[in-house]
Amino acid sequence: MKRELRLEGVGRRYGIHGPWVLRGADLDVTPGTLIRVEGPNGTGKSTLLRLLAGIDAPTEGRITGRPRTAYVPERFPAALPFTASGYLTHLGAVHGLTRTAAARAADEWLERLGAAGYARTPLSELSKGSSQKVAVAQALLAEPELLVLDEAWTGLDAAARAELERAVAERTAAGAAVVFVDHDPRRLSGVPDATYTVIAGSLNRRTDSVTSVVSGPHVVVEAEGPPDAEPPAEAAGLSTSVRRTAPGTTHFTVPESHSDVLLRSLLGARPPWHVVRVSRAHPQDAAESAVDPLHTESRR
Ligand SMILES: Nc1ncnc2c1ncn2[C@@H]1O[C@H](COP(=O)(O)OP(=O)(O)OP(=O)(O)O)[C@@H](O)[C@H]1O
Repeated sequence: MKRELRLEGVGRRYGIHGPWVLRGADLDVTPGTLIRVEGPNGTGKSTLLRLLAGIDAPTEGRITGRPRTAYVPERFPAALPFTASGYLTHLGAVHGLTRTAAARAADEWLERLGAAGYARTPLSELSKGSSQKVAVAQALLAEPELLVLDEAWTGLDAAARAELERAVAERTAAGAAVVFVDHDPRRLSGVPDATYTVIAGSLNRRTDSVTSVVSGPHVVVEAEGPPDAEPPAEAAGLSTSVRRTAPGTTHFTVPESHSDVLLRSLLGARPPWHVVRVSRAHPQDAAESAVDPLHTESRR
């Protein structure tokens, strides 16, 4: 069973007389959800993420229901005495993979992130961007139930940034929770299930979710399945809206970053769905489908 991480009245301060950096934080991290955390610099976002990742403990309050967790820190300790693949294989084994499975997962992730050429390079000799790819790979290789990303896109090239967005979609589709901070407001725009702000040590949920549903590039995937079949659950879960347009024909509106994963889930369904067309969504399509409950079954 997947565990739900829960923060109750969590506070953190550094040193007995230090100021409270975070206070009274309540948060449920439900499996399968994507949560964005935002706020001005220095307000406690990284502090919250370290608590969520389990590498720091609250000064007050409770954290319960720890899932298998992986974390990409804001600053990755790159000067460890390993090659990239040696380090990832070692960490995979720490996460419970056999050495063979860990080595395979390490190679796969380095390949996906465009860093296969650096597999044998010592970590201390990697550029900042390549080192960040290793930081991302170490978090993804053991398929965590909770993935915590603190500015994980920073320093990555465009292809690796897109790959990380795909990996986030894969994790949530697989039922994992993902919590992220990113300075770019366009990052995964329109995708998060919830956005929280940390301002002056206080954690609050943003409620203007309709705006975020319709922002960011979306695509519409038209697919045909058996006439009476429900859309595959994973595909529906990835979509901001699911609309049946004719018997057997369904339009899935999905953030662009999630389209590959959606296509894979449709083609991999049993029986498989046939993808008829993929087109760019017009903003009004996303808006209409997101707010029209008569024609839409929307998760968000
Ligand atoms: N280990 C620590 N020891 C002492 N103070 C700390 C420590 N970590 C964070 N702080 C302080 O806590 C406050 C919040 O820092 P934190 O890094 O959590 O904020 P942030 O919102 O992530 O900032 P940024 O956007 O700049 O990364 C800051 O005043 C920071 O100096």
